[in-house]
Amino acid sequence: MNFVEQYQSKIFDSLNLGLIVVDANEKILLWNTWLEKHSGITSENAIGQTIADVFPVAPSSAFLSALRNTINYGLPAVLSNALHRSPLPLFSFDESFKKQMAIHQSITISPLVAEEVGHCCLIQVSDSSTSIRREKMLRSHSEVLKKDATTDSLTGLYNRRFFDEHYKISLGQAIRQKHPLSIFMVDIDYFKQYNDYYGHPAGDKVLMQVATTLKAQLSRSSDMLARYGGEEFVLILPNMSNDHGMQFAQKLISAVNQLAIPHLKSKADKTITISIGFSTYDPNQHREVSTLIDAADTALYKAKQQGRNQACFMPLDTLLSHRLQIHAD
Ligand SMILES: Nc1nc2c(ncn2[C@@H]2O[C@H](COP(=O)(O)OP(=O)(O)OP(=O)(O)O)[C@@H](O)[C@H]2O)c(=O)[nH]1
Repeated sequence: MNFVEQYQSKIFDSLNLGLIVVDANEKILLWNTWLEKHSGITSENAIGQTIADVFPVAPSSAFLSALRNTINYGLPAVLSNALHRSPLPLFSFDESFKKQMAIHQSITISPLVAEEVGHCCLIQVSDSSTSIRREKMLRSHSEVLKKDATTDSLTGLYNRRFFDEHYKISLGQAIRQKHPLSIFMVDIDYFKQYNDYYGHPAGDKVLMQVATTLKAQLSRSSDMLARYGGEEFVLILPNMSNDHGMQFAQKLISAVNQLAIPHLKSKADKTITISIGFSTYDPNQHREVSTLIDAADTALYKAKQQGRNQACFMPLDTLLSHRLQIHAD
């Protein structure tokens, strides 16, 4: 007897994976220790039974049809844990949950030709629970990191970095798909005075309330709102032409007015108010869009100068001709 013949059963039983051999009638010929441990069925009880009957709960139909394909056509099969989590009812004790948990499995089924018993199949079962758990943990960590990198921690809105990325994409889409795009710059009026009088924590609360209120005015999934800077917000609204822009800006202003947050140091009103500047890219009118944010910013400046608590529109080409004029001078 050579080494392998002498020690094969010890080798099978030391493997950290399940080994089953079944014959052409699906009768079990081999059932190693790993399977005894994770199924609770001894090798003595398993051998001679069919794979469909040996477990108290039947194996999945995907497993049985893969096994039958291997037996009938000699085709090897792999059941990936991404599609089939637990084809066989196997369990292991989970220390952290203090209970038996179903094992996630990766299964390979290979044809074997054994002289005495004809066509057989070797089924290898490995435990992929740990790698799935690790993968899940990594995925959730990376989601948290991604969220942190794109979100403003005070208001929960997108941050400036995300806005910059999203703005480029939205503008590209507007140009390619030939639809208008409006940008709104929103700024809380006399916010320095609010902070100085009511304190920084109260100022933070106002920023959160204004952020929530502005967000509630958006209705399309393509609309986006970000915190642009300290007390400044920016909105991108694809498909909004300048005719509707003023109406929308007024809606934002009155939503913030309705919050009725007292601001005794404001010269605009007795409550917290916002000023808005906006501009629109219209594919039928404009070929140059690089000044869209500047135009909205200039409109905001105008709204502030005209007394705050109001919205101003700056046509994109006005800013362009204004710029060209400056260069000509
Ligand atoms: N509480 C709080 N305040 C902030 C935050 N970020 C910026 N600010 C404050 O926002 C204020 C902005 O002041 P200004 O730029 O002078 O503008 P303003 O007082 O709103 O005046 P106008 O815009 O001209 O109406 C400053 O006092 C900043 O300290 C923040 O995260 N929390």
